[in-house]
Amino acid sequence: MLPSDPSHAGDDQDPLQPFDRLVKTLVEEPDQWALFLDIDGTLIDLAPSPDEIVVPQDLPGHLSSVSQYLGGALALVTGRALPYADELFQPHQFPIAGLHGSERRLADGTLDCVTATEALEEVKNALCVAAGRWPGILIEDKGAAVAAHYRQAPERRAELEEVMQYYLLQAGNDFTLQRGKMVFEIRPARADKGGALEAYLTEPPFKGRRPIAIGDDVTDEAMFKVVNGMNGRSIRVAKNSDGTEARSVIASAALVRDALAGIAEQIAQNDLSQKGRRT
Ligand SMILES: O=P(O)(O)OC[C@H]1O[C@H](O[C@H]2O[C@H](CO)[C@@H](O)[C@H](O)[C@H]2O)[C@H](O)[C@@H](O)[C@@H]1O
Repeated sequence: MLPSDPSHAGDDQDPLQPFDRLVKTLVEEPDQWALFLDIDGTLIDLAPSPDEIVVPQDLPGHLSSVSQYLGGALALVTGRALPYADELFQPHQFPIAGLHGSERRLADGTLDCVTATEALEEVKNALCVAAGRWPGILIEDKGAAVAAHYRQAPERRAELEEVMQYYLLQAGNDFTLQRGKMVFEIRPARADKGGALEAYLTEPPFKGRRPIAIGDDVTDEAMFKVVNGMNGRSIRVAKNSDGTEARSVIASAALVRDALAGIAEQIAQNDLSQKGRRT
């Protein structure tokens, strides 16, 4: 058991910590589970700005091993736009729900995407001009969505929220305001992460499996609600279980990566021993 894995809040019936339980479950029952992973703050450590994140070298390969072991039943569910998320894990490609569930690539490669509306393009332009007057506010163009980050100017939070509420009205009824870690986003309202997870579970290879969702932010709560209602496992990356529907917590993105590495290692060992038995 890792000493830095501090809590199993809400998971009282199971004596194992979430880290150990996750590894054991996926290694022993790969046909029964589907894994849904958020990216920022869950797989990758948070950074001062969206483009400063660092993808640990081993992570794409570990995700790929785990995905193959689960028969492809691993999807990334992120607030990032799909092409950006794809680039992070090259050369591997996974089913991805982007823009908080508004767009999806299915396991068979089928795309269900949204395009930016004219009204949203006008909003993006206006926000970029306005941001020129707000030192520290960073506008992220995500295609069919736009984010305004205040990590470098936390004192502007309230003012920025008001401005984003205003621009949400300009964008129109098809959009909603998504709150996140030091960010407000105007994104398509057509689905959330919970809806994306539900949709995957109606399709192969996810269909018939129980979901495990891991995330770190408000937007991931929609996944946790769905997962809890399906006898799945919800895990929030956090120091404690305050303000989350997740049934357990894991302390850091580094521990999530450790769990994936641990699973990948056991898969590799099993492969070797099976090969050894065959020869
Ligand atoms: O659903 P996720 O995969 O967690 O994506 C949520 C948002 O993540 C990014 O913003 C967050 O991470 C940045 C890099 O660490 C950080 O600087 C920012 O403060 C965070 O809010 C991304 O830029 C957004 O587009 C995603 O929606």
